[in-house]
Amino acid sequence: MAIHLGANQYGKAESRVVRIYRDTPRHQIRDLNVSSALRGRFEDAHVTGDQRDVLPTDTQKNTAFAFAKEKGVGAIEDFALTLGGHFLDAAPAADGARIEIEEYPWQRITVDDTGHDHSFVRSGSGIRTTVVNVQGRGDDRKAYVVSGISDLVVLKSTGSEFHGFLKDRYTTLPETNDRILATSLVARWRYDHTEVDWDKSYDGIKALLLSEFARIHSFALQQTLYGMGAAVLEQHPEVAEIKFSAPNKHHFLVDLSPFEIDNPGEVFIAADRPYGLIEATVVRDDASDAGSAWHAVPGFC
Ligand SMILES: O=c1[nH]c(=O)c2[nH]c(=O)[nH]c2[nH]1
Repeated sequence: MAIHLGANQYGKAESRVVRIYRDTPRHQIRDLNVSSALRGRFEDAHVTGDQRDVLPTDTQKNTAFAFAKEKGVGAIEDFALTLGGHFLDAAPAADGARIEIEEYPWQRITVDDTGHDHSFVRSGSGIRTTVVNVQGRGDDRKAYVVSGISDLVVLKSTGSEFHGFLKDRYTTLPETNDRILATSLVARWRYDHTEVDWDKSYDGIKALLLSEFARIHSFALQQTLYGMGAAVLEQHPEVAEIKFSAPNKHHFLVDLSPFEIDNPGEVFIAADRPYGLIEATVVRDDASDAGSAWHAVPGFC
């Protein structure tokens, strides 16, 4: 029987790196979840058990913590690019490194109208993400950056319709011209290049996604997502394409008629499952080649 090793990668998943900057009494916090993975010529490690080419996952984890101290964190995209380049240099058998970082946002606690120096509260408006793929050596080195936001929970209490859809004998959904539209948005956008002011770009795209969600009168979540994506591509030339994964968090009007109570769009039951799952990519006609940018990014069509 002829068998061989197929696609493989290995690394340390979800190192929770918390970096406090305490050079002054006004501390700063960065709270990251860092995952690294190497891929390349690792047949021996699997087939014969010879580990001479394997930079241990434990070392990868240590490097993330050491770099957080020695180099600082900076924008998560820069931190990921630095780690990815380092791992490729440190492990000669690796052809590619994939670094994924999530950043959990903290805000200062307000005391007497002032942000406290060293007390923070987790803020609930989305988790910033990046997936960086670095590959090649020397002049052939290429880096692909896909950044995004997850857990961005948004809701419109009106301004959303859904009607005119295909019907067959199993269709029971009533048409509506006034419903709640809610989702926990995951968006990931691929940068065209790496000469980007990462923080400025992230802040701008996040603000735009929110304002477009509010502004667009929705005829379906599909149309809302497309409009949000088109706005990002129109206003952010550094972005080549953007992908969305959006659960349609259904809110059903509660029937209060058994109690002879009218319910004109005021009391809903929030269903947690099942949910519609709407996924879409909005892409420039002349977008650059995606290369390995989307390598092992699960859940995106
Ligand atoms: O925005 C929506 N898109 C759909 O495809 C769909 N399907 C459904 O039952 N409700 C909705 N809502």
